[in-house]
Amino acid sequence: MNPNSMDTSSFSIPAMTVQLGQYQAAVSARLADFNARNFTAGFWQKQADLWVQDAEAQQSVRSFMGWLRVAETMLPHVEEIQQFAREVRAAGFTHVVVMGMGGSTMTPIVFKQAFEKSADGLPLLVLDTTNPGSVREIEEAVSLPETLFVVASKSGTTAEPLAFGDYFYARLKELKGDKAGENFVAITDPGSKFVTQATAEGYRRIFLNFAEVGGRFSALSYFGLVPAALYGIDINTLLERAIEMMRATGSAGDVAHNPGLELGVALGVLAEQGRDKLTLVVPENLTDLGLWLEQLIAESTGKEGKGILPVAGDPLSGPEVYGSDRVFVYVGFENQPDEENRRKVAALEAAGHPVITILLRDALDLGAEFFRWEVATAVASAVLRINPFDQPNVQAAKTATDQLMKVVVERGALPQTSTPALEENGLSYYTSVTGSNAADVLKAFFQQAGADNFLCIQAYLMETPALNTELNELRALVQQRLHIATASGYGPRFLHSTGQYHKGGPDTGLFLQLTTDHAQDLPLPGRPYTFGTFQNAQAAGDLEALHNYNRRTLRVHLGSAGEEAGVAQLLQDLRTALVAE
Ligand SMILES: O=P(O)(O)OC[C@H]1O[C@H](O)[C@H](O)[C@@H](O)[C@@H]1O
Repeated sequence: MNPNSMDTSSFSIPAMTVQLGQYQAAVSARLADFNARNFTAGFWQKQADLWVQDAEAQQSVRSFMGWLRVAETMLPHVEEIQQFAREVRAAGFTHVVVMGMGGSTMTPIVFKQAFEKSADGLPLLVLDTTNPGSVREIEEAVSLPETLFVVASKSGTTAEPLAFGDYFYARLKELKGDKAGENFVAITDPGSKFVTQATAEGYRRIFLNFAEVGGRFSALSYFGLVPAALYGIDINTLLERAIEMMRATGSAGDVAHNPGLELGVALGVLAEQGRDKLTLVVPENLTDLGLWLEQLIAESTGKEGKGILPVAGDPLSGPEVYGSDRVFVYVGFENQPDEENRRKVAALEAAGHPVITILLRDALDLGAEFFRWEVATAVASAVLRINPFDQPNVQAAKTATDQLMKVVVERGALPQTSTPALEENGLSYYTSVTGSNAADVLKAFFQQAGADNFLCIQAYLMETPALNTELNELRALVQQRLHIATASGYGPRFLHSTGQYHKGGPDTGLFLQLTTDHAQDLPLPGRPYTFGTFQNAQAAGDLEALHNYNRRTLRVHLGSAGEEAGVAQLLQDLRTALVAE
């Protein structure tokens, strides 16, 4: 047996192989230390001093550890959820739209891509952006009277899901009058204000989630399971696989090898040694797992100037373009060759980069993986000595956005932004660096990049395949020319995810924010503003928050250029700016 292969023989869980090369000794030593301190037993007993020492923080840690046994808690609820799914189908619904942010929608996004819809499942769409074009796209893709809208918000106070719910409720009201509520389902925490609203509006069903389960640890609760059952996924097996992983990580007593502990210690120690960019490599049908992992890892670990940056969707290249800030994690399927990715990962391993490989037997193993990664993230946070269960810096952007929205309500528009450093070809550049043309501004901005830095594209635009292709080209260009990691996210989705790391993690990011004028905006019923203004306020609020943390930013307002044409222009100027040496 390979000495680095973990002994998973007694548990039926996906195989994991860890090749750490020169880092193996340090990781093994830390693992021995954790085991000597009975970390696994303390973990299952919710011993908060494994993370933080302050009494108040310890109380908070304990109060967010309900996820440890949520798979077991949910098993008796499988029949209730499946019965609900049957009722929905019997009532003639043809589509399901899940609406929410961050942890409340990440899991359905993963499911939708990783599983083929089963014969008795309903097509699933997810709305997690305030972009007016995306909202309209969803509206046009479904027949409203035959669509079930699932409003998912743990706190019940998040601005976006409430706006989505209000928007579609008003549309249904026009069509069905007082019966509009039949098309709505809520998933939220008991006692949230949203429960009162959903009750008053006659929602078909309100699923009260279990308290003490934070958003990014809620995959195996109602938040993941209700959409999964509606889509026709076998949630019973999903939970059983998760429970098997629970046992492997010590839920039922001592284990020789705890796969969550071993993964978490490896990631934590690697991060301490500068390998803090967890670069995910996955086959096509698991790319959205990257979104889920981004939220879990970045929001849990990216604080107090520390953290692990999950890098999803970075173009996979040869060893020569990567610095010593990477650990590569390949998650794929046992029976899927995925040859190109695996060949490249093997080359990276041969070149001395640490590589972790996880092979799923089928998509139902995601149940097990969600749990493995939750444990590993909590463990890596213990290595880094931070509280994995809070997100203190997410609030900074929300507060700045709220202030801006107050101005919108009072004055009817967002306040004027500062003067651009440059305007060229319809694009406006807002940044502290200067240049006499766009290529010069871009050059000056990227000249700030150090070896362990990363580019983060924050696109407050409508996600389309064409735009995704352009943004990938942009990432590839930066990677090839500057040899730094690149991340990319659509706003406001990433605000509830990697946004925590951007402000709370190490100051290594170069932030490229892309905004637009929203030529085709959409009003929000009952509010004196549009979706487009809301999205722009979120961009402006986050930019302000990034500045308050002294982050290096470049905002490119695409203005009237149009989103794809504007980014194409930016790409062209960037090619000039980053000429090969
Ligand atoms: O489910 P909700 O309460 O609406 O929260 C949705 C998201 O909002 C916040 O921004 C948190 O940072 C996320 O962790 C959370 O998942």
